Amino acid sequence: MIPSTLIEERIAVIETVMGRRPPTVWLKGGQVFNVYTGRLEKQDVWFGGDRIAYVGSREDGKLIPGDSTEVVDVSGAVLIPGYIEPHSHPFQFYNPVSLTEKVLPLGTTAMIHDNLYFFRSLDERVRKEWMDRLLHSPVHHYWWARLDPQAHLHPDGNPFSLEKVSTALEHPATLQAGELTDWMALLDGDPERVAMVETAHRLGKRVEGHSPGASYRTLSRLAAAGVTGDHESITVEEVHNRLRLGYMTTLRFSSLRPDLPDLIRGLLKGGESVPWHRLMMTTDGPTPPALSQGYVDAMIRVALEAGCPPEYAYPMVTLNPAVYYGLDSHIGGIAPGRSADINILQSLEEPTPLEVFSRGRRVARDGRLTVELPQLDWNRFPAFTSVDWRLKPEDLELSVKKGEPVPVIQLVNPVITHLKWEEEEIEDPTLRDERLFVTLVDPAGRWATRAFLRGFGRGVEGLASSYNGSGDLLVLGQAPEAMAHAANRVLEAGGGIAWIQGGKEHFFLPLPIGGKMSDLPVDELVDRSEELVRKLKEVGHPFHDPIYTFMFLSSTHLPQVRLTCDGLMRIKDREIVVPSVPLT
Ligand SMILES: Nc1ncnc2[nH]cnc12
Repeated sequence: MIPSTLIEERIAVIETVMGRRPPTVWLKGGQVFNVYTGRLEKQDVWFGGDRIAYVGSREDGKLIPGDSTEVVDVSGAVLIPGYIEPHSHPFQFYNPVSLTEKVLPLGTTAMIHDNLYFFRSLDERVRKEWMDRLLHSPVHHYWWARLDPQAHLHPDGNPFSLEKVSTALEHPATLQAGELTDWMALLDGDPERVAMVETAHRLGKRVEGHSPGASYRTLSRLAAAGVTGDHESITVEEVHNRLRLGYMTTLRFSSLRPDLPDLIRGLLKGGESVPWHRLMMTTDGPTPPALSQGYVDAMIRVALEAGCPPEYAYPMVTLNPAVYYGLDSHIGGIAPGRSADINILQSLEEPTPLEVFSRGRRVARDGRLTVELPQLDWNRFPAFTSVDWRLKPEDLELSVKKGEPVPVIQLVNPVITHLKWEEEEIEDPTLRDERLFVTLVDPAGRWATRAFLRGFGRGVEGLASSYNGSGDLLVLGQAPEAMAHAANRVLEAGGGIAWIQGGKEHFFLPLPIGGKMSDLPVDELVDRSEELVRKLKEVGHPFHDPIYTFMFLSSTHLPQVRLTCDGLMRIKDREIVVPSVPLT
């Protein structure tokens, strides 16, 4: 059954264009950037409720403003469709609502989100209720349906059954399956995984890959297995491989991998013609510090500065994702019948909007929201732990036998690790200082997986984070006392990041929403996260995006070794090289 609100919305536009109802808004005197033709044209835009009723001259349209019509003089300004972020991870300390509050004034009016932790943690009824609620908010919130947990979970805590994933795929706000971090299961022909992909296709939805570094042959096999898009290219050749194989290809400008400008420059000077209409751009879950630069608006600026002509840059975040996801009759362009999502820009060179309209209403002006956004009751999100218990220092220390080598996770960059085996005793104090204990602990206190960590920083005494890929408690440091102190601080707070140094609290950020997300406004999170990064740099942390290191040390989609509930896992063959130990 079609919801009656949709019928009413459509009738409102019909009544407006037929002159039987006055337009609700008249954007007068601006230049419309037409994403369908690539041209800038002087045209007025009229809204009939939530939708665009007419684009053109008043005389041609025979539209008559009424007393209730809001007339907005946009002379000299450029009108662009609201931006679409096709690949959002809305849980990098922020949550989907706080992220919306930050990015809507920056012109993003539609987002396609990762459902990962919402699927893993939320009861199906609550998840559906929230998806329904957010779909009709001033930002169009769409979702992906993950097919695997991207972490090694106990089978009893793993909700990724065909039945549950199919239910997630069926929701009207779900636009794709993926991202497929466990793509090997698909290529192995696992019938459940194949059935999930086929369910997506049968429902007319897309399948997002996750294939960093994949060869032409692997990409080709994945396309044969049903994958339709991918956002992992880091070289121009990888972009071309994906395009040739029919993938919708997304260029990335994330805090972790800001590849976009090099990719654009490489595409422009490559000599081959660029099928721009098959490209999109994503910020791919920026950690909070990156949000001080902006969001999709900042990414467009980077593309323009790298030489991408505006007639290609803007469609990559408007029309192209809308067409790919089958939404172009609804969003992605300024044309009659589309949702009235419009950014008012000073010029095409300045993508951060002066004013934002969404669903026919002004929602932001001069970088500030002018409407209230729907909130979610975060008390309904399951707590980080439901058990009252505390860690002891000896729970965190790797017990080693004399003369036996010890396992060391060496960070190669913020997310890639190597496994090394080292002497238990280290004479060189500098080397000793840089080797930290690292332990993944069950939030219910049943097990711990212990190893050493190198490449994180020097002399960190005790740091604990409930923000990590498996949803356990990650604890690292040199001093088991301080590690237990930090871990217990996080357990007491019901989630967060705690750092104990010199016996004192050096940093603490509460993450009360499932141990991963905060309810603070994003601008405050930017400050707090910058403080964390600065303090890590002070102890010699060498990489640019340490927040992702917390996230990925227990995520099993990346090489070479990860902490899991069963023990330290070598990813290549899923071998447990050091088993977990029970906690008493
Ligand atoms: N695969 C992933 N999972 C969670 N957050 C991410 N940010 C970028 N890639 C991600």
